[in-house]
Amino acid sequence: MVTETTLSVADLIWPVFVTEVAGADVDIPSMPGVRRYTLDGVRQAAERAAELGIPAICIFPHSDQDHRTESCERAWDPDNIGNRAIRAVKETAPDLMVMTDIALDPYNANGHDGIVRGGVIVNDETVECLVRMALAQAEAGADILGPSDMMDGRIGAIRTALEANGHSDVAIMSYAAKYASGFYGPFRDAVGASGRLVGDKKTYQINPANREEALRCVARDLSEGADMVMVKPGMAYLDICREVRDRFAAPTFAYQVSGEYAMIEGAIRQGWLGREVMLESLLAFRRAGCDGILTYFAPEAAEALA
Ligand SMILES: NCc1[nH]cc(CCC(=O)O)c1CC(=O)O
Repeated sequence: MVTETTLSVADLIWPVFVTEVAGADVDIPSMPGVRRYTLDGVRQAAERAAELGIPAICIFPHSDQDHRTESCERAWDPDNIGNRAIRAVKETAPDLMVMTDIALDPYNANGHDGIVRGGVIVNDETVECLVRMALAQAEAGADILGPSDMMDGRIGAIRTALEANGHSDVAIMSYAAKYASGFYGPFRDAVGASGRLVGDKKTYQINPANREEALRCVARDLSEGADMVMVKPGMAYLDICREVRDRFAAPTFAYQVSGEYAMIEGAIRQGWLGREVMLESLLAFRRAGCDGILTYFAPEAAEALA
């Protein structure tokens, strides 16, 4: 009677890794219980998500070495592994929403989200690439595009291109408040970017010390046409979630990122914490004002909530 917030399967988005590399569909050691899938594996994951009532799956590609170049042209190839996975999910489970990641890192030789020239990220040229990438994903059938690159001006450019190309129904969930975080470490293992990243992402992701900057980024992305905004990472940034929700009253999501998953799942497997912390951690996002959560726990949480 006195419970103030609820958590339901309808609040969950499940991030999945898909590989085109033969033999790379294996468990990710730094994310116990999470694996990379082949295209067939992604189809099975989509079926499972649909059966469990999870509303959306988010595709993260692990591409072949040969498909990672300085100019990143594979990122907007209709037949890259990410776009093939989008089509595979839509064929298997048409009502399951597919979300994507827009950033050049899976196809970039140096692991960065943008084009690098002389050791510097070139913003506007990157935005042109991201627009091509977005259109290819929309063509493949994506329902929600997730620009995670943190370049300036990309939301407006992507929105304009979607409208101009007959994709006005495709939604944008902007990674608006994305921090330069150490909690992404296991993810970079999963997508094969760990050994590759030259330098860090601090020139385009937000300083963890900053709150006002995150709010400015959210305001900017909403004004450029983002339909939903995200705070990332999640648990160490619940203050930002609450503030974004209260200040903008826009659909607000949090990403419980790979490092958060690793901490919780690792401690559970060690016997240091009980399984109940999994749902407790997800409920905390709801209490902080989030409408939904991207979490690697999605299928397990869906089962626990059923
Ligand atoms: N732009 C790529 C991207 N999209 C989502 C994550 C992290 C997700 C996670 O840690 O679970 C990252 C990594 C990064 O910015 O380096």
